Amino acid sequence: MTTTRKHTALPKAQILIEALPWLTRHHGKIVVIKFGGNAMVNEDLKAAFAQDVVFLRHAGLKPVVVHGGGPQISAALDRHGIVSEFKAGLRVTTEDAMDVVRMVLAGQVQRELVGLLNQHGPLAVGLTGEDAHTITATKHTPEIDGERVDIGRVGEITALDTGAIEALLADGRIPVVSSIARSQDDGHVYNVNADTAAAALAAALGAETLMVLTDVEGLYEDWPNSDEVISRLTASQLEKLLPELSSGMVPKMEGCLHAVRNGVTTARVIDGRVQHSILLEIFTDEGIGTMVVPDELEGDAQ
Ligand SMILES: Nc1ncnc2c1ncn2[C@@H]1O[C@H](COP(=O)(O)OP(=O)(O)O)[C@@H](O)[C@H]1O
Ligand SMILES: CC(=O)N[C@@H](CCC(=O)OP(=O)(O)O)C(=O)O
Repeated sequence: MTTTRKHTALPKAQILIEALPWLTRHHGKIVVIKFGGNAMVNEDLKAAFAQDVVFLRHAGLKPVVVHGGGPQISAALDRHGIVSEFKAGLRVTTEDAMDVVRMVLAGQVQRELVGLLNQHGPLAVGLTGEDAHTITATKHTPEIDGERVDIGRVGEITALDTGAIEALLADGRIPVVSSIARSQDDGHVYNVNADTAAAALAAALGAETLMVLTDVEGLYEDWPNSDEVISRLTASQLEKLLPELSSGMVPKMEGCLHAVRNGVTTARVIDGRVQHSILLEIFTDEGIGTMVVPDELEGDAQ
């Protein structure tokens, strides 16, 4: 009996002990995890995401979740008879659309993730960038073909106050942040791309890692012609690639660049459709996806 138990338990102990170097390295470190709307494919994946985040928290890391919800917003706008249009990878957001964006992000997606995380204990607390001045923005007018374009209530982040998130982390909670900003100028709110918000928060919080979960394996070298994933690149290499990128990858990779240029050790884009991709990324050396490192760290970060 005892021999049988030893026989089956030993491989489990080995798996746990293999994680020890990573547990030591990441202990007490802040990890900002961006969960993209496109990665929220089904109930099992969302539940596995919540398990991974709670696992990180119990393993001594400090996870902060920033969530997206692009497809969920598009579906809700469609139900309201509002057509979705994107320019420079950002949603053209009219006043009416803004109400729907806020309702979907803060009232639906965030609530669902908080609920899933809290199935494991009193851990998650949801907030938006409006709360406690966490994210302040002014109107963003992207430059397209050399001209500034009005895309409505889309915000450009001007200030971050990480006090509320830090207080939650100090209390052992898992903050779940929706990418809506308070307006610096008119008392209303702005729609901020969730990748941009996650990257800005990662830098402001002094996070060790920014992890962006999406619906592709990583940054493809020659998208959409090939599925060759770039596994690792430096900030300077990424900067050269940026002008060639399209659609949803633009804010993601700009965010990764901003993060590693502002103190974050690694920024990773990984496939959120792979169950437990967060654990694979943090606790094994079989990292999946694309890792961006600061120029001076080339060769070091894992
Ligand atoms: N070079 C590239 N590598 C990978 N994906 C790319 C690339 N360029 C554009 N994309 C597109 O970006 C999408 C991911 O961004 P997005 O749709 O905003 O996802 P999310 O909801 O996770 O933020 C991919 O599904 C793909 O269609
Ligand atoms: C300005 C802007 O584009 N905001 C995004 C916010 C949600 C988001 O970024 O969601 P994903 O991460 O799932 O794409 C939008 O309205 O779709």
